[in-house]
Amino acid sequence: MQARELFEKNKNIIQKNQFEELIMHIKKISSKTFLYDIFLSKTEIKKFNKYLNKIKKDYPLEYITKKKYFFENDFFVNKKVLIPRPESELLVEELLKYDLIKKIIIDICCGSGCIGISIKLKNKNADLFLSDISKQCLKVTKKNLKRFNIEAKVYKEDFLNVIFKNNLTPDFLVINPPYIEIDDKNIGTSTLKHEPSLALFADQLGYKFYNILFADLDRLFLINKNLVIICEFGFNQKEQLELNFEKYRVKYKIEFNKDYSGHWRYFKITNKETYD
Ligand SMILES: C[S@@+](CC[C@H](N)C(=O)[O-])C[C@H]1O[C@@H](n2cnc3c(N)ncnc32)[C@H](O)[C@@H]1O
Repeated sequence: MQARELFEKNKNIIQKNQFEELIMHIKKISSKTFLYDIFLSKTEIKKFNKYLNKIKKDYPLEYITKKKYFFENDFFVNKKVLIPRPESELLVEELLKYDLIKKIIIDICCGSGCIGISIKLKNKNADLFLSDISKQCLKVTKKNLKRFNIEAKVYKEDFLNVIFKNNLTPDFLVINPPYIEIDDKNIGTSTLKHEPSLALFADQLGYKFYNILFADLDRLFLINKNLVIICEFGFNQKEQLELNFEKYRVKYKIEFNKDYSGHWRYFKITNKETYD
């Protein structure tokens, strides 16, 4: 059957771009040119129908095609890692504003490694460390390091322990931690059903990792008084974060930034002494 015919048959179930991605995946091709003229064998149509059934059950296309485009590159993903989100590209952009030559960058809660690796791809002279608590995630991180021929040290550690336990001396911390409240009702069905909950949810109404980070600021800035911390958060968390940060304002500066949709999305913490 021709791809065109297959699309006509299923166009009420699958979006055009999803269909194209699936066909490219099945046929192992990387271009959409003449895609609708391609013929699919019986086995390929069977495969297509199997994937279509998954998509009907909200299974993310990215876990089928095993890739997600993030900051100029296709990253390998599987169901053990969060599918990188476009808003996290802002963390990369923010870090790229700095001179990173010979600087130590730690991507904490690295998941697929998309943030740290994207930074290193633009700054081959920076020293990259990646850390996550999930062994399964780190397998994906390592696969991406290999894919992009990037050198980095990888650790399996609980959040900031990667620094304290291994005596690391970071210049930059970039963090996209889990930050969704455990019984949040607004989370999308596909995410809830299929993405790893370890990557999504955090205790203390979603603020657990920010609370730990704030409480450890003295320890972190003692290691490097010029440290820059860049961290993603949920679009509705700014107000509470400001309250939680209140007592640290004496010594440290926090700047909040929006994403391209106009939602508050990430903050930057620096030492007041160094930058004021
Ligand atoms: C929101 S995802 C971010 C993944 C990736 N950085 C990205 O932006 O696509 C959060 C990640 O934190 C990891 N994680 C959860 N709890 C952790 C902990 N206590 N210490 C370190 N990493 C943790 C999860 O395994 C997951 O990969």
